[in-house]
Amino acid sequence: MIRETARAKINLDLHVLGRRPDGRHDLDSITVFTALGDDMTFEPAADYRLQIDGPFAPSLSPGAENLVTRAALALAASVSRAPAVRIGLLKHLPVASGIGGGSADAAATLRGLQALWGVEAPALHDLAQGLGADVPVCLSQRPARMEGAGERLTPIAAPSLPIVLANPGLGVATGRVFAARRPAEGGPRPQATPPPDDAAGFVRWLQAGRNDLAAPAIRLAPAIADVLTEIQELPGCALARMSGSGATCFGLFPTPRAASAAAMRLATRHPEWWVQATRTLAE
Ligand SMILES: C[C@@](CO)(OP(=O)(O)O)[C@H](O)COP(=O)(O)OP(=O)(O)OC[C@H]1O[C@@H](n2ccc(N)nc2=O)[C@H](O)[C@@H]1O
Ligand SMILES: Nc1ncnc2c1ncn2[C@@H]1O[C@H](COP(=O)(O)OP(=O)(O)O)[C@@H](O)[C@H]1O
Repeated sequence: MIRETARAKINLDLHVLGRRPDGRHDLDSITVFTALGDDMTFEPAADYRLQIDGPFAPSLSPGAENLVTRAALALAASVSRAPAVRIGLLKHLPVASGIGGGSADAAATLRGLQALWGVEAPALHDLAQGLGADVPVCLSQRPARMEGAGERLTPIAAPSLPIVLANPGLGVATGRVFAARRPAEGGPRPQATPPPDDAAGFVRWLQAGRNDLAAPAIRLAPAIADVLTEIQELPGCALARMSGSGATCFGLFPTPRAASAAAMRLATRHPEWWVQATRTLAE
């Protein structure tokens, strides 16, 4: 049996440069992954089966539209095999929440099936891109600067950072958030130099940046503004920001202990929110 962790993707910043002729948007985003993710297993079987369990299983159907199934069928076709596999998905990450759970599951499926079948898909990066803008960066799950519509990736050195994730139980559709963005909400990143690799310097560098999708997401789901304010006010929080197109927001903390205490305080105040303390991975 092959096991994979489909890690949460965090956009530590997200600058929207503008809309392209194809309707998609050019981005410039520092993207990292957390220790926390969905757990996946891959075993040989007579035919294709996807079994979804875990806290967010009820938000998902195992049908043809599931990104795991789409990735499995696309990979099987590209290496001319029958998709004879039983896939287990333990869904820990909230769905449609800006932390790329579906994209991470799709990328983990590509990695898991390549390992199970002992194959290497030709043009894996293109196959990943066809499944979604965030799938290529989720293939390596390493810190990267993501440009274009997600297809241009430059690995970066990033420290491991204690982080708190919070979602008020809202799913916001990525396409709707991009559509709600006003032209003035965007532009190039302000920093002229690359990020320093020590934690304090890295966080200071991030503070100068933005998430250009936060304002349109808040217009669609005003509760996101409350989540950001509450995270910002937690003791030790160095930066509070929304990830991706929301609604999940994060706070960065100086130590794992400060992050755990902050998560506990937030979860006690809002038992209905999804709140997790974890860390971003340096590689
Ligand atoms: C915004 C980001 C930032 O990492 O994250 P999420 O909020 O989804 O986590 C991603 O670019 C999202 O990637 P992903 O979720 O794979 O998006 P896709 O399924 O490819 O696109 C969904 C819809 O969002 C819009 N879209 C997406 C990406 C992009 N660069 N420009 C866009 O305009 C398009 O309307 C598209 O139809
Ligand atoms: N395995 C999956 N996990 C999560 N979402 C999935 C999956 N398969 C399909 N989806 C769909 O993909 C969309 C994006 O989900 P997700 O990647 O979790 O969020 P986001 O793009 O906001 O980071 C959702 O509309 C969801 O219904």
